Amino acid sequence: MHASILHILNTTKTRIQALGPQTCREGLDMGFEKRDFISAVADAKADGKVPVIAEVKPASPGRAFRDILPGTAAELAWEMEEAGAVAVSVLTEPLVFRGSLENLDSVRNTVCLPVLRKDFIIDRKQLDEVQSDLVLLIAGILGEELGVFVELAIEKGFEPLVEVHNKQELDLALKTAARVIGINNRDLETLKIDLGTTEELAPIIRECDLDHGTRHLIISESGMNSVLDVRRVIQAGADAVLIGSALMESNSVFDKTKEFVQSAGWR
Ligand SMILES: O=P(O)(O)OC[C@@H](O)[C@@H](O)c1c[nH]c2ccccc12
Repeated sequence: MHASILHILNTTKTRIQALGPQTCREGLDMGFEKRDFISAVADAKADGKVPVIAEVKPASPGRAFRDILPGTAAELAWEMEEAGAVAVSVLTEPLVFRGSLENLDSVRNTVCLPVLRKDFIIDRKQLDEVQSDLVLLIAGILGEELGVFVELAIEKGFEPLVEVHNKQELDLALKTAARVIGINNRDLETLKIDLGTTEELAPIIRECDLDHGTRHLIISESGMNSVLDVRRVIQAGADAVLIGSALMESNSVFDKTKEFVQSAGWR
C-alpha cells in the first residue's frame, strides 16, 4: 500500500477509536430512501448517454485541486447533475483528499441523483456516520472481511460499490453479494494509472455473469482525461465511468461533465 494510503488507514483507525460506541451523528436518520443507481445507469444508457459518476474531489495524494466547503460542493454537484451525470461521488476522507461528511450531506440535500460516499471504510461504525446511496468498499483494504462489510452495507440500506484492482481482489468481490464492481485503474501501491486494468478485468466479470446468470454493473474508475479514454473503457465492457481529477481541473465542471456524458462509444 502507498504511504499516503497507509497514513489514511492509520488516522482513520485512531479517529474511529476516539468515537466510542456512539457514532450516529445527532439527528441522523438512517431510515432514508435510497436513490436507485442501477436503474439510473440503465436509463442513461437508454438515452444514449455515457453513465458518468462525477466526483467532488478537493485533493488527491500530493495534489490539491480546489478548496471545497459544503456550499461549493453543492454548486459543483448541481453543475454535474445539470450536465447529465448519472451519480455524484463525494470524497469524505478529510486528511489526504480533504473531503468531509458535511460536503456529502450538502450534495445529497441539493441534487436528486444517487450519491456515492468515497472513503476508506475499515470499521462498521463508519457506516453509521452519514447518509449516502452508495458506499465504496475497497477489496484490497478489507480483504477477507469484504463479504461481511458488503452484507452490513446492504442491511443498512446502501448499495455497495466494491473496488478491485487485480484478479485476486476481483475473485473476492465476485464471492460477495455486491452488484456493482468498480475497477480502479489506479494501483493503490504505486498510484500509477493503467486503463488496461479495465480491459483485463471487465471480461472476467462478464464471463462470470454468463456462467452464473448474474449481471454485475462495471464501473471503470480513475485516470480518464479525455473522450478517447472513456470510449476505451466502455469498449472494454464498462457500464459507467468514475471521473474526478479531469472535472476538478477544468474551468467549467458543467462543460467537462457534459463532454464525457456525450462521448458515447457504444452507438
Ligand atoms: O481523479 P480520477 O483519476 O478521475 O479518479 C477518480 C476516482 O476513481 C478516485 O478518486 C478513486 C478511486 N478509488 C478511490 C478510493 C479512495 C479515494 C479515491 C478514489
